[in-house]
Amino acid sequence: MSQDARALLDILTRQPVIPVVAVSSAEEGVDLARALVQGGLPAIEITLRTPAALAAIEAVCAEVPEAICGAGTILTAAQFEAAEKAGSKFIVSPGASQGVVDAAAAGSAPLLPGAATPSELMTMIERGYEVLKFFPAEQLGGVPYLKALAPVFPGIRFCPTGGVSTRNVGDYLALPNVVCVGGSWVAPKEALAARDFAAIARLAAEARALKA
Ligand SMILES: O=C(O)C(=O)C[C@H](O)[C@H](O)COP(=O)(O)O
Repeated sequence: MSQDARALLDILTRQPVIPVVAVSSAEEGVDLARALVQGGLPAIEITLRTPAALAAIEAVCAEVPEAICGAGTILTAAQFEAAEKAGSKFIVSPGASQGVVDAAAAGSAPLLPGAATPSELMTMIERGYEVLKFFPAEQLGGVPYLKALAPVFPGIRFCPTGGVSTRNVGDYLALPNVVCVGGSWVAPKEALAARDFAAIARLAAEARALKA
């Protein structure tokens, strides 16, 4: 199957910012998900960059039903399968390896893969994809780069991630080919370390208010 763009857009159009988080325990993931839901950002991406990630995804799916818990930093087919088994509602990859795209074709969780160059975009279009991650957004050329792609790839919509912050998020969200952004600023490491979930809920509410 090609990309289930409808299922993915149903998630990504709910909120202007998808929090991209790395958690140190399942419990931290649950507390964080509750804070983000409270702030109005139910869709969250728990990255497989920590050993606790899969347990956290499972725990969030079981204990925070209002959250729409996705998995991020998926680099291999095996990770895709493990993330799907843990209950991930969507799966994000920084790129688009053959293995991950094949795993998505065999699985059921919608995949948001990364693509940046015209050739990468054309490869994904051939595979039936229309919603793509753009990573690392700022380093690749940011807003001017996405503006330049728009007329040539009119059917493609992006979730720029990497270097997006309160400083530039408005510029990204103003682009017609941007569906939402990904970012870690709503769950800062310091706030997580201090277990300051009230601060995270406030940051989430500010991010939620970026789009009506
Ligand atoms: O692991 C991934 O799949 C990523 O997306 C890498 C980063 O976690 C995001 O790019 C967030 O980056 P910042 O908002 O700049 O901190």
